[in-house]
Amino acid sequence: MPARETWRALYRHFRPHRWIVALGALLTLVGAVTGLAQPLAAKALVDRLGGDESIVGVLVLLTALVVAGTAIESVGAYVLERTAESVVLAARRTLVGRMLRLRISEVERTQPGDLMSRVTSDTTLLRAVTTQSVVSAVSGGLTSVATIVLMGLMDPVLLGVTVGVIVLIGGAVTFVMPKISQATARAQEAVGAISTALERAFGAFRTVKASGAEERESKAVEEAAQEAWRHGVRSAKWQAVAWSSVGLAVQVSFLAVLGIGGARVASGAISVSTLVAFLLFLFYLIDPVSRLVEAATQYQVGAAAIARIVQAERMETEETAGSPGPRDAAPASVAFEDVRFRYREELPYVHHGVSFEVPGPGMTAFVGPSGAGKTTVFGLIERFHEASGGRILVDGRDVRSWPLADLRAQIGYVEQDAPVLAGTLRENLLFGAPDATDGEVHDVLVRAKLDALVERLPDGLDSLVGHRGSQLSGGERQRVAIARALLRRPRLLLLDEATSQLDAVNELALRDVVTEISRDVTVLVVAHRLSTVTLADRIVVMDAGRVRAVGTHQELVASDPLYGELAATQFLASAAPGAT
Ligand SMILES: Nc1ncnc2c1ncn2[C@@H]1O[C@H](COP(=O)(O)OP(=O)(O)OP(=O)(O)O)[C@@H](O)[C@H]1O
Repeated sequence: MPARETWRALYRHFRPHRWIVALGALLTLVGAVTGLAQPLAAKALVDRLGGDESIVGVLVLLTALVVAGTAIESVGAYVLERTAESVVLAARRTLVGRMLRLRISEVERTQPGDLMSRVTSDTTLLRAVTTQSVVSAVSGGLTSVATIVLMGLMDPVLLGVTVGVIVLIGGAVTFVMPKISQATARAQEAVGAISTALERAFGAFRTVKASGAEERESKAVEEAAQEAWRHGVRSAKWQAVAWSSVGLAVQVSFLAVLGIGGARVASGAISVSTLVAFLLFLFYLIDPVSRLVEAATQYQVGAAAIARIVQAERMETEETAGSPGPRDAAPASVAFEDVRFRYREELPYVHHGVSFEVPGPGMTAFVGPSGAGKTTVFGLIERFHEASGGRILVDGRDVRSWPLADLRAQIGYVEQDAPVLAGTLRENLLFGAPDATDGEVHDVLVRAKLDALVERLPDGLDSLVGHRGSQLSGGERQRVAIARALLRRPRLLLLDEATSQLDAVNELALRDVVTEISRDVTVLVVAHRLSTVTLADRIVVMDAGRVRAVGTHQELVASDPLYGELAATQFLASAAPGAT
């Protein structure tokens, strides 16, 4: 990222806190000044020791100074640290606010683990750069200037020598600075890789174990950790170089001033006392220059982090969801008009002009070989992706002209792998309809045949279901996903049937639920079961991104050879009696 942009991005995070940082700096400064007053008070104390005057007053004053100085300094430190935490919080808030609104296509291009580390780890690196380093830069800068002015008043020639040495060594340090930033950026990337590797392993934990892949997966995590260590150490090395240059600059200046100053004393240009005072000032300079270097190194670390944060901030988001408006109660209608779509520019088309019409209500089944583009139809209706050609209509209105929140409020969507989220059963059910009443929850539990499960669980609806619902069976997860979709009281239900076989009781239950729903809701189902297609009012046969036939089971068996073949071979045999 160009330096100007880095600067601007960092300033954006600092700006809201500028006054409080100034207050923190002021308190730190006042604390330091009270510190300086102490030697004076101590001197007054010593002066009075020999006399008759009471020393109580001075002692009290001294104690008060010590207490006040410490208190003010610690309040200053607290204010700065608190502000630092607030900077991190604000950065996290902005990022998190955007993360969940990212376009699906953007997220598919990245690694979730890396995105997570930008929110958690990179934001923490903003802590110092937006607070302490600003204070260090300002106070270091001011004190340096003041000291340099005083040195100039003492002897401009010696000042010239000092500045010459400092500029020479300072020049070398500016060469080192970008290396700190580069190494930090690499280290942060590696931290992202650790999260990515862990996320991959935990996301398929059972498969990792069943495949005996623990060693290999932990090796991947370890390699990323090693990489983070390597670059962290490299950053530390360059920081150490920058730091030691301060000492070096002062030492070399000292020697140069000693040599040249000595010659000037000998020639009578300056007095010995001037040389001594000048050397003392030179040592005073160590502290402010150190602070300047500290600020610069913190800036480099912050620059690396801000670049990664800005990248995440620039990812494309969907339009702000907002709350959906009032909606129709009638079942929705859906139509595709010559829809063309590919997931990414570089990938081949998945839909080559898909057209079909579904009036509501009723059940429409989508069938076709694996990869024909059936699930993609659902993704396009939900506007998870945008079609590159043609039109998709819901209620006769182009999905692009629907406010996104309104469009999605009409739809209940059950994904193929029926995701259940960590948390309680109740949280999962209310996920899409947080305001549903207990009565409504009970109603869908009965409809999805989950009431017996809830009764069996020790904590009923408040039982925890584990990461991704791992404590539920596959069939239970599917029914939880259906119940969740139903609670939204959708006008359009998209059901991506699981390819795995349900047992006879479950399948029958599911079939009844879907048939009942389709009486007054438009149900689209990607069907893998004969029992589903035979019940459908309409079947859309898809093949290689096109619709090849539409009809009922009887019609298609007679007219479409591909359908006939699918019915005979690919549909999972129905376990439900009387389904054919
Ligand atoms: N997110 C994605 N990014 C890139 N390509 C994808 C993505 N999702 C699906 N595809 C590709 O698009 C094609 C159609 O996928 P889709 O999931 O729509 O098929 P399907 O007909 O539902 O298959 P199945 O019956 O196996 O579920 C496939 O070739 C698949 O590899």
